[in-house]
Amino acid sequence: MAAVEASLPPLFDKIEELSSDFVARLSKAVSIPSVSADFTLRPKVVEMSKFLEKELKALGATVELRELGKQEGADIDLPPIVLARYGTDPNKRNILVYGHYDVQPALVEDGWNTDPFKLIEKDGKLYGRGSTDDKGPVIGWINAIEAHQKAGVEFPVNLVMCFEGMEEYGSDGLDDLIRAEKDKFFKGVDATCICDNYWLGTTHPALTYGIRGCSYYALTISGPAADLHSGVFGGMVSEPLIDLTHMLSKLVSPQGKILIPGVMDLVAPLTAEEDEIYDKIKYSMQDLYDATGSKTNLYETKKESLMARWRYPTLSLHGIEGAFSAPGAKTVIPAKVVGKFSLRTVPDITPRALDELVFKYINDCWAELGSKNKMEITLLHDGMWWLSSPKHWNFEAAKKATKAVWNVEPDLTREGGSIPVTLTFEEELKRNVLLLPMGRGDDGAHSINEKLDLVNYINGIKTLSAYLHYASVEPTA
Ligand SMILES: NCC(=O)N[C@@H](Cc1c[nH]cn1)C(=O)O
Ligand SMILES: [Zn+2]
Ligand SMILES: [Zn+2]
Repeated sequence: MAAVEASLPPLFDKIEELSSDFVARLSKAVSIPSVSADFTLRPKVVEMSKFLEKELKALGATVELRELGKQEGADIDLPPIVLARYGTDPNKRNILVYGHYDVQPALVEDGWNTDPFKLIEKDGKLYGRGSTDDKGPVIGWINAIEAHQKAGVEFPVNLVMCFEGMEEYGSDGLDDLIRAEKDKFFKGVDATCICDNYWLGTTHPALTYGIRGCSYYALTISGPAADLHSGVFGGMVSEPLIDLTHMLSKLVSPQGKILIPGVMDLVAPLTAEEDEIYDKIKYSMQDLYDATGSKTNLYETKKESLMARWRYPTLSLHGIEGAFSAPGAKTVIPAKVVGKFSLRTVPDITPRALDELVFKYINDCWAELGSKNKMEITLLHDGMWWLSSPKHWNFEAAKKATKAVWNVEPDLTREGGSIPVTLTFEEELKRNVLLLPMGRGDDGAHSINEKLDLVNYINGIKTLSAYLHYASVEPTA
């Protein structure tokens, strides 16, 4: 441990010294609009994988861009998975790190103050799509390699890297690749670290041992052969959008109660041990107000709010494809509309059991409505929840790293979002998985004006580096 503590100060100094280079590298990454959900931008997702390949190769890593074939149900190639390795010393631990290089869609018209694909540094914050989710962390691992080289500090582990380009669209192809490569590329992995979530609030670092799953559905309602004039046909035909809004209103109450019978019955009961953890977490209702820029909270207490985010399922309505959404007042009756909604899932909900409840309920509601329109419900993608224990050397290493950089003990948190691959890594590689967040709870991931605080980026690179050092020596017992 003493050797670790001696190697950190020069490394940290070097990271500070290189901070403008590291911002420049993130700026290049953000300038590539690698939006996985937008098929027209697929070449940019591929360009982003090549950018990572170039940066990694320049630092001496071996890199393979693994092609995955066609996207399920679409005539378009999936972006490759970047499989890279830095170091092959048999006497060192093999630490697997995962991140994603695709991003959520972003348009200036959505309300961004600046071009989402131009990294802007303002008031100590780095604004841009992907700054915190997840380009900052992915670039952070690359920066950690460079900092070691330039500081002349020996890299403490063999770094096994897996960066995907479809995380924001269901991680298509990744589970199969992990299964196929568990005894090849991933052979010998000792532990996994995923840097793709956030602190709970804005001041206190966290380590995460649980995430929710996500099952995402499309509800399509179609009727007339083409869009109609509402003055000519309104009142004479059944309108798909009226049917759809009626159906969507049956899914969830404005208070957030899921109205699909049976879903809450699948939720694991609260144990006395779990009941005690919430009050100790460093989070306040003010953190929620700040992160959402509002006081639109559904619950009045921190405990209820955290439980709603961590241990209960939620249902969100995301949007309606085909509905008139431009400015102005077009008097149209849309012919076909697709409502998108998802459920965040928790122990012990399984995707198939949930599908059964969702499909039955939607079909029952539709039958009750008695509409002459056509209805179809489909699952777009799903991913399982994951719940682990932080009592493992992997977490101990991250705790020490957090203490070394931020001078505090991290909170142990669960996460409301989803990273479907987490469970796959744990189950297939049979090794502990740790979530080590870089950004803060108010970063606006998936939202407008996404940012990563500069201090979180730079201290994040220090934390990832220090974690690798502690992980290299942490006793297994
Ligand atoms: N940082 C993780 C993240 O944002 N994950 C996404 C993944 C996703 C997309 N669709 C379903 N899951 C999330 O929304 O949680
Ligand atoms: Zn992410
Ligand atoms: Zn995301």
